[in-house]
Amino acid sequence: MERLKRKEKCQLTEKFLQFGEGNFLRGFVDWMIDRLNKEADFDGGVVVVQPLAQGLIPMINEQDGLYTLYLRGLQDGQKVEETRVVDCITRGINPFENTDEFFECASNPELRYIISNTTEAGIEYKPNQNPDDFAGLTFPGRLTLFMKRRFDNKLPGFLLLPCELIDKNGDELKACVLKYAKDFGYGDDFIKWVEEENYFTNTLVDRIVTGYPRDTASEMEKEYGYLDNIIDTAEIFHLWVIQGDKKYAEELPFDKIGLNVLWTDDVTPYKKRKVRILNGAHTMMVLAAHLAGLETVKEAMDDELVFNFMKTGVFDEIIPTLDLPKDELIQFANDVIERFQNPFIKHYLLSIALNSVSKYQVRVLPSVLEYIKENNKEPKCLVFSLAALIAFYRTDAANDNPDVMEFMKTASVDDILSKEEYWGTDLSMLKDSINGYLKSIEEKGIRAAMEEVVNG
Ligand SMILES: NC(=O)c1ccc[n+]([C@@H]2O[C@H](COP(=O)([O-])OP(=O)(O)OC[C@H]3O[C@@H](n4cnc5c(N)ncnc54)[C@H](O)[C@@H]3O)[C@@H](O)[C@H]2O)c1
Ligand SMILES: O=P(O)(O)OC[C@@H](O)[C@@H](O)[C@H](O)[C@H](O)CO
Repeated sequence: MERLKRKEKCQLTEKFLQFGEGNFLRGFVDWMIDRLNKEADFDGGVVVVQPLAQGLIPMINEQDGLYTLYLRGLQDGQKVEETRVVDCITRGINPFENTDEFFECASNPELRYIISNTTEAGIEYKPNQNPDDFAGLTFPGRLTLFMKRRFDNKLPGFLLLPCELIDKNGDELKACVLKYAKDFGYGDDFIKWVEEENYFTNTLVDRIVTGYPRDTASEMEKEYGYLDNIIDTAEIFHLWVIQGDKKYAEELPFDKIGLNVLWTDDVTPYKKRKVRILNGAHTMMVLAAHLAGLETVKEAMDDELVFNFMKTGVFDEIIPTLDLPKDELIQFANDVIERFQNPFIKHYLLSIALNSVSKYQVRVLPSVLEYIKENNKEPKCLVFSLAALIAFYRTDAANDNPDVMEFMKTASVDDILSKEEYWGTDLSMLKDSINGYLKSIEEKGIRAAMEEVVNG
């Protein structure tokens, strides 16, 4: 079989610069751009820039930017699937090796949109960065250099659509760029240009992207009749909420071709709902589910005990802490459960478990703290999930920053709970419950311990 390759040179106009070549952007934004090109003649090519020294750019270029995206799920009880070769990526750049090629993109007058997804860790300001040390810069540091090149070229600014799952991602990215502009001594005119000629949106993305289908890839290649190293898989559901002036919606008419892209004045409630309920449910469930011997989210949904544990957490402990209309929250949670039950996708618990310490802080802990404040008692399933997290980090399955793994594996419960750097606050008040749950997990096993929490 031959590798997936273009038959003819790509003619698309490069309008997008995308920082990040990961599964998510390829299964979400690039799919939308591909549809916009094919269904609305948008003529938008995407130049993909690798944010870390190691990544998928060699594989992307080997396939001339092409890859297969396989979407599947249930709609009104029926299986719906879509397979397409996404062909909006014109080229990939590894800017650590081809720095000039990266900066030359700033001279392209057609370039208009900057997309990014560099994980929650990517939008970062670090003082004392050296603009001459490209490899040592953070993503916003490199973006500042790129924007300076654009400014020097006297070309128009950009519409920026960051997709990182942090609060106010656009505002944060802009704040980093402005700080770097100052640190690098780029002057007031440049700062004014960043402020006035560029538009940073805050956005919220939602789609379960399960990435490369390692179990079925070779079968799929046989069916497609070509080799593809970067097949991507995802659910059908998708939602992109963008906070920004609606005039930009007209420029990017995603909604006109039936895509679920919503422009709003305030993305905050959508974000809170999604992070607390969907990501919160994932993070509270996956560690205990893994300890209980399960492998995928679907298996967890089919396991009565784990399912009830997650459901109690969501409906009795997370939703009551959210100040959004209750009927909408319940509807959203029910939809999330249906998405988790998608029989066609294999979402591995261990891939969700990556970096669980920081995820717990952002996705679960706010619900725990608000629940305690409002009810003067602990939300038992969410607190149990922290005990399960500690038990999980004592196993070899944990995958996190090496310092975090070392600490979590060896520190006492007291030291873990008082580690404000991890939790943003001292959690020593949970000591008795966590010690009790850990003892119960150790002596009776995870299932019996969970059973007591759910039914006790
Ligand atoms: N997969 C999903 O279902 C999904 C859905 C919504 C949001 N997300 C978010 O998207 C992010 C990426 O997910 P993915 O599935 O594409 O993962 P991935 O591992 O396929 O891609 C990660 C990307 O982030 C970059 N990156 C990692 N650490 C970085 C750092 N410190 N600085 C700059 N760039 C960095 C990598 O170079 C790569 O481009 C996750 O953080 C996740 O929160 C994922
Ligand atoms: O992608 P992560 O690792 O940040 O989080 C794991 C999942 O919770 C996440 O990918 C969800 O599936 C996604 O956020 C749904 O939109």
